[in-house]
Formats: sequence, structure tokens, C-alpha cells
Amino acid sequence: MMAADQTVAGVPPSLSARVVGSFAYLTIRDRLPTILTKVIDTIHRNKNKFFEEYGEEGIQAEKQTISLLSKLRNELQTDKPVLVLTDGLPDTEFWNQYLHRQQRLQGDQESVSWFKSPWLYVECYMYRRIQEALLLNPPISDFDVFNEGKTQSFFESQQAVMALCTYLEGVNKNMEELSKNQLFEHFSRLLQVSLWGNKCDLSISAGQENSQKTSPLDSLSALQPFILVDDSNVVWSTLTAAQRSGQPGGTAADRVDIVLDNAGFELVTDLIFADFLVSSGLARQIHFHGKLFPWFVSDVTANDFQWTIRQTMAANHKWMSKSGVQWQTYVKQGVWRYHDHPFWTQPHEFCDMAADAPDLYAALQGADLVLFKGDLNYRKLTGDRDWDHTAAFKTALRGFGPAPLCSLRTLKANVQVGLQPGQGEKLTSQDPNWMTSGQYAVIQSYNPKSE
Ligand SMILES: O=P(O)(O)OC[C@@]1(O)O[C@H](CO)[C@@H](O)[C@@H]1O
Ligand SMILES: [Mn+2]
Repeated sequence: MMAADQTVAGVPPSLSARVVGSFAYLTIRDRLPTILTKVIDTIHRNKNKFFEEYGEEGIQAEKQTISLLSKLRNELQTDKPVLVLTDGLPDTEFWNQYLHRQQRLQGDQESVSWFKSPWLYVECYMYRRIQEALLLNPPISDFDVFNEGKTQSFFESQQAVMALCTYLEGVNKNMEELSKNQLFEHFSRLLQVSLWGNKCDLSISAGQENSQKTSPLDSLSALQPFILVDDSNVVWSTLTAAQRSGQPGGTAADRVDIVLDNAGFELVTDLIFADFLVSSGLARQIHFHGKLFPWFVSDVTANDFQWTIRQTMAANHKWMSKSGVQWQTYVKQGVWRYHDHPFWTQPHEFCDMAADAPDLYAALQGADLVLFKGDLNYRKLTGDRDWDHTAAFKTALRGFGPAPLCSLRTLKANVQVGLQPGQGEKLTSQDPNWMTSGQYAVIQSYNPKSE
């Protein structure tokens, strides 16, 4: 197993808070403590609920969990050494081994700390420590501290969801009559809707409201210039080229995997895109990959996935409920499958997957296309390293390539590769925050089979 920041010839260092004033520094100094404070407040606000459900034990659990999280916040704010985990989860040993390697790499125990170690590692570690605090207090171990924000994002985006489901109904109803070009148009629109659905993530806003008010379809043309790399055509031909030979009327691709990011509105845009991929015959099966436990404030868990489909089914809107019923049917038929491998809630750069999670790597190799949603996945695809903007996406992937892949990401961290010469400099002169504001995006693909 590689440890983060392992110096390898030609590979730039990991982003970290060592660079005072950098986005990593500001995130660790300001945003992560804010997120922890919100988590503590959420647990405190549910104290009566815990008492009603678990009596005095619930009160004790609330108090203990808050004290563990307050200790964690203090460690973070005073740059204390990263500590071993003690909750006995199946991956506790992995995390502690990862820490020991990091200590060897960085020289000693003291130096593996919040502001001196790779940003990707310490941020992932923080969310795993939140999970540990809950797991050490069994009555409230399955409490999702981020649930309120995720459900709020869904409820406050109802107008947009209704508009999208109405659009999807219109496309599905006329699917047989659509020309190839018309099919591509709908594909491209719904791909972009899923892309921009990623703007709504709570960890960037440290939990501030982020609902989607109007129909996203109306904004696509205005947002087009903000897509810095657009490989939509490549994604389309990857899918159609996967046409199963000798299967007249068969689907184009057998399987598309979607590595999910945020719950709420973004998840609905992903489900709508997945519905279109199946109903258009572009894919026979969709495999979704979510998180094993609450992660990065708004990321999808199995509970969020099921809840979102149930809520859509129950909507008081004809086309929303029809979509929800269709999605429930796809899940029952096995046309849609949901997975949550522990790897996605570990700190790995994806170039480590083949070595550290060979079962997952092999599973992804069975896909005709793997879509990676969001910024954290992009950071892991590129190792969260300080690459030149003109470095090739393939170079940054450092050998990761289980299948043709595409990142659908709005930029919320200062790592971006695959740009044209001068493109990064021009963006910086126009908007110094272009890499972290969430205003820009990429549809960036790599096909290991075309090398
Ligand atoms: O993966 P998402 O949900 O698109 O965004 C997550 C994220 O951008 O939020 C934080 C903002 O600083 C980053 O640490 C992290 O990469
Ligand atoms: Mn996220």
C-alpha cells in the first residue's frame, strides 16, 4: 500500500496545509472545524430524541459523542498528531497501518498532523473519526449526523426535480421515434444536468443551504462556457462503440457504473441520467457505488439511495412518482444495483485501488464505462497532487484505468489537469477562484483501451 505523499520521480507532492493560505490550508483551518461544530450542534439538538428512544443510555451516548467530537475539533485546530482508531471496525486496522506508513514516510509520530500531512488523508480521516465517535456510543451508532442537510437539499429542489421528471417522461414517451442525433442531444443535456447537479454539495458550503430552485435545463446553454473540458462526444462514442455485436436491437453497452457523490438534488440528477441510459438502450445495467457511512457531509449512503427513490415514488406529481416507481422496478429487477465498498470511504488515491482493493478494481473492469461524480473523486483520480494544469489526465491517473472512465466534476479544489497551454493562466486572470468556486466544471474522460 502506498502512503500519501510518497515521493515518486516525476510525481508532484500532495496538496496539504503546509502551504499557508492555500485552499487546503483554509479548508483545514476554517471549513473542517465549522463542519465539526455543526455535527456537534446536530447531535445536541437530537438529545431529546435519543432520550425518548434509548432513555438514560441515549443521554449518556449524546454526551460522550459530543465530548469525543469536541476533542477531535481541538486536535484539528491545534495541529495535534493524527491518532490511531479504536472502534474495532473491519477497516480500523487498515487506517492504523496507513497512519504508521505515513509516520515512517514523514519521519515520526509528531509530524503526521492535520496541517503537516496530505489534505486528502486528514480530511478523509476526520470523517472516519466522526464515524468512530458514533460507533463508540452504540445507542446512537447509526445516527446520520448529515441526514438533515441531505433531505433538505431534496425537498428544496422539488421544482427542479418535477421539471426534470417531466422532461424525462417526454423523452421516454417518444424514444422509438428519436433519430440518432436527437438521442445524442438528450444524452448530452442529461449528462450536463448530472454534471451541474454536483454544484450542490454541502462540504464546500460547510453545510449551508444549497437547493436547486428552477429547472436546470433552462441554464445549460448559459453554463456551457464554464465547462473547461468537454468529452461528451467521447463518452457517447464509448457507449455506442460498446454496441454488443450480433445482438440486433440489443443495448449499446452492457453496463455503466456511476460512482456517486452527493445525495439530495445531485442524486436525483444521477438517477434521471441512469433512467435515460437504460430506457434509450444505451446501457443494459447500471451499477451505483455509494458510501458505507455518512461522508463529506452530503455523500450518498444506502439509506439515502433508498430514501430518495421512495420519496420520488411518493411525490404528489404524476411524472415524479412515475419515475420513482420505474426506479424501484429497476432495483427489483436487478437492472440497477447498489454497492458500497469500503474503499470509497478510505483515503486512497485511486492509483492504489488495483493493489489495495483488487476485488473492487476487478468489479469496475466489468463496466463498459465508469462515471465518477464530483470533486473528491477527481481529487482521488489525480492523487490530490499539485499537477501542472497541462499535465495529461492519463499522467495524473498514474495507471488507474479499470475501464473507460469519465469524471463529471465541478471544480471545488485546486487540482485540475488536462487543460490547454495558457488556459489555466487565462482563467486565473479572469477569476482567481476558478478552481474552488464550483462555477467551472469538466467532463473529462480517459479510455485505457484506446492507448
Ligand atoms: O466531492 P464533492 O462533494 O463534489 O466535493 C467535496 C469537496 O469539494 O468539498 C470540500 C471543499 O473543500 C473538498 O474538501 C472536497 O473535495
Ligand atoms: Mn461530496
